[in-house]
Amino acid sequence: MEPALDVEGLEKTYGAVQAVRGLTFQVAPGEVLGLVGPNGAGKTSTLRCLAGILPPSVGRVRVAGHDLAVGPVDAKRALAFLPDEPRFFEYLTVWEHLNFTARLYGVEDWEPRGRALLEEMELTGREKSLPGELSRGMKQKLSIACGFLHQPRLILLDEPLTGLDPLGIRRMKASLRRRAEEGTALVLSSHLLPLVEELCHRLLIIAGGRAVALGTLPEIREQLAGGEGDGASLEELFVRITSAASEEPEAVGPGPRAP
Ligand SMILES: Nc1ncnc2c1ncn2[C@@H]1O[C@H](COP(=O)(O)OP(=O)(O)OP(=O)(O)O)[C@@H](O)[C@H]1O
Repeated sequence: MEPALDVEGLEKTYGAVQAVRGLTFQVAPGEVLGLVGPNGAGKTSTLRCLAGILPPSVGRVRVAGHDLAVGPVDAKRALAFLPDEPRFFEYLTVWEHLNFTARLYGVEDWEPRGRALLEEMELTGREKSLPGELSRGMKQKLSIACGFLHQPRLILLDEPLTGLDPLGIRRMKASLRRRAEEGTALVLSSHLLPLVEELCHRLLIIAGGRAVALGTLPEIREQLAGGEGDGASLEELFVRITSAASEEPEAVGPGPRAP
């Protein structure tokens, strides 16, 4: 099956700062990949390169078979990027944002889907609200509703639960799980390790821009030498792997390994 996301040798440098150093991984349709790493590890830079917002310095990104550098429009049509701090048009209402998104992505007959998404995101009744009248959590939900509208093959999420209340968190997890069950690939970056552990099929742990572990949680446990990882929670593994990586920046802990 063609991967929803295929990343090969991705690197991103900002002047003298090497934020992402040679990431190679794939995400299958219906798979949820968790992207975790300490502050400054390169997660947001990676997501922005995958979304086509930042050009990679080196490497190739293919979304649903479309090379982002060669066919950026087709690649971008197949994905949605949901940043942790979404930006909106100040003078467009909630409904107008959905309308605008539908036109941008050429979604025909978008209105029933738009209504269903507002219902799913508990925004029914806020159709005429302007972004300035929405709470932080509501803005997050509007961004997600807009992102889901064109039924992307790949959804990239940066801290998707920011600002959501406990019920909102539960509903959002169910929404993300449902998208994955329907065949959408998800890449989810978060510092909330219990969320990552609960939702993600595989994990990509990065430190200093490098992949230091890639696989399912049991596979990553196994990668830790001498069964050290036996029974360890993701939090324990995260601390061990990323501190080993920061102590030995050029010869990091377990090498990334696809299952
Ligand atoms: N626009 C930029 N110009 C210069 N350096 C940048 C820029 N954006 C990020 N960086 C640097 O790149 C590195 C990776 O940053 P990035 O934001 O990708 O990390 P992150 O893993 O998302 O961090 P956090 O968990 O704190 O959000 C950091 O050293 C950061 O200072």
